[in-house]
Amino acid sequence: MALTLDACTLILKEHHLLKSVALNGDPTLNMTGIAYDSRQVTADTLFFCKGNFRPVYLTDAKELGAVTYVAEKALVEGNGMNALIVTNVQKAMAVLSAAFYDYPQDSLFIVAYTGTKGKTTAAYFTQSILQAATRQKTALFSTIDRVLGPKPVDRFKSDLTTPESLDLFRDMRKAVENGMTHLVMEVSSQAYKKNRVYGLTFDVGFFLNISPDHVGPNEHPSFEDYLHCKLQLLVNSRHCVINAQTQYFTDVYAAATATTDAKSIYLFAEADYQSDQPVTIDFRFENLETGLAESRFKITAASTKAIQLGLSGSYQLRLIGDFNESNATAAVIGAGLAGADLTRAQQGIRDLQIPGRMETLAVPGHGQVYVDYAHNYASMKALLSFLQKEYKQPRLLVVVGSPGDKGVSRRAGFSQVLNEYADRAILTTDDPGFEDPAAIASEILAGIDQQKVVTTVEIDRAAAIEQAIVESKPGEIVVLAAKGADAYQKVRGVDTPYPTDMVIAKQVAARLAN
Ligand SMILES: CC(=O)N[C@H]1[C@@H](OP(=O)(O)OP(=O)(O)OC[C@H]2O[C@@H](n3ccc(=O)[nH]c3=O)[C@H](O)[C@@H]2O)O[C@H](CO)[C@@H](O)[C@@H]1O[C@H](C)C(=O)N[C@@H](C)C(=O)N[C@H](CCC(=O)O)C(=O)O
Ligand SMILES: Nc1ncnc2c1ncn2[C@@H]1O[C@H](COP(=O)(O)OP(=O)(O)OP(=O)(O)O)[C@@H](O)[C@H]1O
Repeated sequence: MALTLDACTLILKEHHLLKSVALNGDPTLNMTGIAYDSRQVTADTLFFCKGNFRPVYLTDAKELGAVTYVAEKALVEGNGMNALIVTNVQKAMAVLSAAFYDYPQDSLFIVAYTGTKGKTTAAYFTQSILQAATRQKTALFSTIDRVLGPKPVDRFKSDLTTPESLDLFRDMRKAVENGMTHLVMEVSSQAYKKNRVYGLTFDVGFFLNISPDHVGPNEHPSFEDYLHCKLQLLVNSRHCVINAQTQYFTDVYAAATATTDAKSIYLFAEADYQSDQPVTIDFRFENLETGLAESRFKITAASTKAIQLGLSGSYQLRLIGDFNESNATAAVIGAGLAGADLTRAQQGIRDLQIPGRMETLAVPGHGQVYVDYAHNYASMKALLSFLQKEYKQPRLLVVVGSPGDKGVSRRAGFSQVLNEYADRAILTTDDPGFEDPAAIASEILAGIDQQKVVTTVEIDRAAAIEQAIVESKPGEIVVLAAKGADAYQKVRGVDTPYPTDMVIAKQVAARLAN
């Protein structure tokens, strides 16, 4: 992989991003490296100065062999290098990375998900179906992990839901080199805010839902900005699939129709949902039966274009939860548009389990434990209302904490949802970052009606889990919420190892059994 300065100049001009060029050497020299982090620089590298960049990083990059830098203003530390001064460095990084890695997206059928909740679940379901349909040639870029091929070395933990553009195109190229033909990925609102997917057109783009979240100093300035960023996925997709029950449906549908013909837009909803908009629902889904270990539901194609995909039928899931039937319906449609048939779809979702989503453990003599990644009002409501319904109003004990440095609105959301559904809450630590976890817990506590929800604070998460399980009685439900399968606590910029909620729950269960 390589790129010349001449090529960079041309591409940046084409995209109207170039402000000025300072030349220091041969413009036809091939740059064989590309990086936005000085610690990754090798000889003849094209280097991007982005984000909370410190000029000393450019000095480091130059020493290590960077020959050209891209920035929004000229930097004296770059004297002696080629300089490409651009109007937007994130956009420049996206278009130049795509070119450097020779447009790997052209060799992949890409299914992309956005939504406040359900992206990871739907992406996992879709990849599972497509792996069978494509003979193991489907890559996955998810919040949990990135899968670029069949070997263990091609699977690793993700740091971001949607990677920086440079990493995205690099990993797409690796996936193509590994023989992948399809890619399922999550697209966060930050990805659009920070131009990580700038210039990409997706084959299928999904809008699952939207609820208040991700508004704060390090994320979106307002809900409107959050919604706007999410809508961009539909504007940039060849086929759009929309949950007709999403909030802001009118805006969402308008974003899809802005660039996509109605015949390439698919809507799905529950069987009895009546839209107040003049639209046709293409797919309907309906629960048939829910047990503690699995659920059965039915998908029915309800329009001519939907019938053509041949996906109507009954499906089983081990990942219970009515919200997961919605996620699975989305995945079946996505996989169908990518070429999968009914049998592959049924098989692909049936046995799938996803780390930290609806993991369950029976503790003899005590309650049933659920570990789930629900970490805002909407997802906790979906989870707790489902458990209340299925277990017929059990006593609900919830262990939960809220992160520091981001998602501040989640704290009030937790107070509200606990007031609405829980009988007992133990507030604890969850990725406090640079904040004091006790102060975060106090904020949640302040909004709780303690006449209704008996609430205590235990900052040590393992101790909080132990308390809840020991206290629970048979027939009661213990929910260990918001951390999923995270094996760390983010504390003051350091990922501090943490055994995971389920490991701790199992340890407690083992102690209680002895
Ligand atoms: C707001 C945002 O998008 N931040 C991301 C961004 O930060 P940044 O560009 O300011 O980078 P930085 O780490 O402050 O450093 C500045 C630059 O100096 C470079 N550097 C740094 C040190 C050094 O020695 N040399 C050097 O060159 C860095 O590589 C970087 O390019 O680029 C970094 C990678 O280069 C990301 O880690 C970081 O994500 C932060 C940590 C983050 O948590 N972002 C969250 C909000 C996020 O994006 N979340 C969404 C999911 C949420 C949603 O659904 O919306 C996601 O997609 O994951
Ligand atoms: N369709 C849905 N509607 C409401 N809540 C959901 C839905 N799907 C999943 N959830 C809840 O949200 C949690 C997170 O689900 P998932 O990881 O699939 O979503 P995500 O969009 O990837 O989330 P995040 O952006 O926070 O990583 C689940 O553990 C579950 O409690």
